[in-house]
Amino acid sequence: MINLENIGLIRQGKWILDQINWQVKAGEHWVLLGLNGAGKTALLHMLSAYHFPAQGSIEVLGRKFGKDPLGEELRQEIGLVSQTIKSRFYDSDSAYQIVLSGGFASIGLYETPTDQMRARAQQLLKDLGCFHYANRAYYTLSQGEKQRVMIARALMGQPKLLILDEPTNGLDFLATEKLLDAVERIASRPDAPTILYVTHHVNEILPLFDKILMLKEGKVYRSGNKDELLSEQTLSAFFETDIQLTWQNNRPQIWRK
Ligand SMILES: Nc1ncnc2c1ncn2[C@@H]1O[C@H](COP(=O)(O)OP(=O)(O)OP(=O)(O)O)[C@@H](O)[C@H]1O
Repeated sequence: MINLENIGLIRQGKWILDQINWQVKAGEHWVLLGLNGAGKTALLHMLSAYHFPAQGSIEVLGRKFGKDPLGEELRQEIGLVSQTIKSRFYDSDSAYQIVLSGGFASIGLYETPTDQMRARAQQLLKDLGCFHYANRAYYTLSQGEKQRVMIARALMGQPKLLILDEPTNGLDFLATEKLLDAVERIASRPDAPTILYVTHHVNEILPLFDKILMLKEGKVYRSGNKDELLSEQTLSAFFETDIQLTWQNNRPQIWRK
């Protein structure tokens, strides 16, 4: 699904991604873990062809950068939920209209939706727990409600890859948990996309995630199986502070010792 070999990305004379090697196979679900400024967003935006690497080779969903058509064609197959990529819709649109518009990635927002698209949008609103406010204007929704609408929208085009870039930013504890419930429901669907979940909160690593990419200062610190990487020793070295790790309902919790 994703194959990065020796990737480097330069911004303003600085390598913000350097020697990144990373392979993602279909059916895997990954967490990208890193502190502020680690390069997580830059990496995700590169996968969606918003950035082009200065070095290395990159292949996403069978498309080789520099060889195959990218841009909108690739983005149609990727559901990207990121606060830094502005979507094309109006705040006065209802949650339902915004989800529905996710089915028109290439041909414009206000084409006539098919009955099948309407049914899919409604089902997604139900799955994401947004159905009861489907007809409310987007701008009247809380941050947590908005995020779940954006995830439903990203799923409209039946993406093979769903990228969630710090989706719990600005959400309170309960809104975070509801969003995580929604992510679990998505992963359990028969047509579930591969999920890349970006966070700096270790306690958001749900049981469904089996792989972790640890990014630090633009480089891969470690990548591989969650069970191997989530240890006090590895996390302490990664965060450069003594970490205590406990597990609650198969979810990790960390504290500074
Ligand atoms: N256009 C740019 N010009 C210069 N530096 C940039 C640019 N874009 C990103 N950077 C720098 O690259 C580094 C990685 O940024 P990035 O946004 O990918 O980090 P992040 O891991 O997503 O961080 P956060 O968790 O804070 O969102 C940061 O030091 C950032 O300042």
